[in-house]
Amino acid sequence: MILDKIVSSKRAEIAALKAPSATASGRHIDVAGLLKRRSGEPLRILTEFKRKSPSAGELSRTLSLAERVTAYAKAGASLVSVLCDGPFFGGSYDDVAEARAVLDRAGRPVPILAKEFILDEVQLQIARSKGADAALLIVRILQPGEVVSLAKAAREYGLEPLVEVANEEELAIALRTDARLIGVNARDLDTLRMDPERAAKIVASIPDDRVAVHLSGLKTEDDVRALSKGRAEAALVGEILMRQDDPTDLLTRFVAAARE
Ligand SMILES: O=P(O)(O)OC[C@@H](O)[C@@H](O)c1c[nH]c2ccccc12
Repeated sequence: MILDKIVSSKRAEIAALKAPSATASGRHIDVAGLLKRRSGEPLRILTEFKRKSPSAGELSRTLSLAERVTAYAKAGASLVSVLCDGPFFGGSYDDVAEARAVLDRAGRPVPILAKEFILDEVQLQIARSKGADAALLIVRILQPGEVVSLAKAAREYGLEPLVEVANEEELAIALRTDARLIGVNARDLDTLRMDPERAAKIVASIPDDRVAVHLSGLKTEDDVRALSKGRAEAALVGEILMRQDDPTDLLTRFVAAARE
């Protein structure tokens, strides 16, 4: 299975990683506060930068990372997710640093999520040292105790953990942490199969004191409209934006649909 392959490649990579000398960063963006959807507020659209993926294959490289991240921010993205995995998604931690620098230069306080298969604290330290504000923790690839300890460690390094689940059992584990962001992946990472109905049910059952984030598979303005009527507070869109040589028009329409 693809996920097993990614995890074993990641373990080999981690063995060679060194902790950065400084993880401290003065910057603090209250990611959960920004995404919390108070009554009357729109669904937040979160966008992703990735050069390829196991489910989609090669994606557009017409725009540079800097150009694309700037376009995302200008068109109304509430957060930018940057893939850090090299072998399967064509990313790196340096992409996080570049995205951070670009957004800072543009004077846009858009938070960055480090999208990585995190198995070890050292990955959190590196993500923070490169300027990430939030980090993904995927319940499927961790022991329950590790989810709790990594969520705590993330917070200590100044990263807001986004805990990703795909079913009820995983949600129960996520709720044992104090993570304020809970993401529900509509794509099963083992089989890469989409199941939006199951995702909708899980999103609906996330307690109100957490921010409910829908992950994956959104393609149309109608998908966004439908989501915005429910419990979801934010939605992460990757592939369909990464298929556009210029994502501005589609993202602008998604952001408008989220406000309807
Ligand atoms: O590209 P999509 O279907 O719009 O989905 C984005 C994002 O949710 C997806 O890339 C993702 C969700 N969880 C992950 C974990 C690892 C890698 C990637 C992901």
